[in-house]
Amino acid sequence: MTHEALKSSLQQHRLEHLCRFSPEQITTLLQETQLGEDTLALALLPLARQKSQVPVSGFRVGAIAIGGSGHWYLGANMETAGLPLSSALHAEQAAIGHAALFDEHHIEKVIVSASPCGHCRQFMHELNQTSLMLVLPDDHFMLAELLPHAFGPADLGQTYGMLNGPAGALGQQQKPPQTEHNLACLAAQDEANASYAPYSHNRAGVALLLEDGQLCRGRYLENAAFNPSLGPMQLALSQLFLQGYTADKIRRAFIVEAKAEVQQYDAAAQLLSRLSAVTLERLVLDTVRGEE
Ligand SMILES: O=c1ccn([C@H]2C[C@H](O)[C@@H](CO)O2)c(=O)[nH]1
Ligand SMILES: [Zn+2]
Repeated sequence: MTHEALKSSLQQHRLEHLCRFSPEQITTLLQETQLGEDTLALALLPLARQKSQVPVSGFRVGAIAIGGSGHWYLGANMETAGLPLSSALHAEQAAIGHAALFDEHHIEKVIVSASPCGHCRQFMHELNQTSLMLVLPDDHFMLAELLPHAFGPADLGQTYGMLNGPAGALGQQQKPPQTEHNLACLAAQDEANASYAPYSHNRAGVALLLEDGQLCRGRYLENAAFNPSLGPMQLALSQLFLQGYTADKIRRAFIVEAKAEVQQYDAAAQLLSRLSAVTLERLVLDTVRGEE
């Protein structure tokens, strides 16, 4: 009954194709469906799951990250045919990466359709929050309950978390002509400066310019355990699919990264090449201020 109400609310307000909800939209849905917050979020997971890309497993996972601002961010798992399994992006990472792109500094809750795996627990631990609630279809937990004796940022001397790091200072402040190309490059540079790379100092950002002129952005989000780190191209492609595009809509692709021991270009270009014939254009920048 309430799920019917949700379906009609989504249709009436044209929300059924969204991948991000404002606090006002959530208030409307809560009022019209009379669902509680967790029940509503669980009921919205199919919208996320349908955006998953699962050529390997066929196993669709959907997640929602609720940001401190009250916005809800969808995420879905993304697998890429032709690459090793380690290239997969998990739904929880996609949802939190989505929140990062909208400059959330705190995640209230993560709602997910299957129990979060160890890799995701480790990824979420990088938020460095004193509390994070995880809501599953039949239960809820605090992250600390699911990851006792955790290894994390503090073990490597980091005091801030994935969404609270200082901004970077890559490259010069440019005032180029406002061509599509320059705007996309600047978007990738902005994402690089907003990225989180305390372990490698390889700040990195991606911008995909689409046929309709829209940009899909991605930023690098590192992890103290290294392997669960989220690459900027993974996040940009996840955004592409969450927004309902297909990879053939990519017209140009840009990566901006800091000169460092670690580099994103090879992995990003390889991932892109499995989905698109577009060549990845690269800019390597030095840090201007002596921040890193
Ligand atoms: O916490 C998890 C566990 C698995 N998956 C995805 C990864 C892969 O695409 C598929 C099978 O593991 O499910 C997630 O998105 N989140
Ligand atoms: Zn996972």
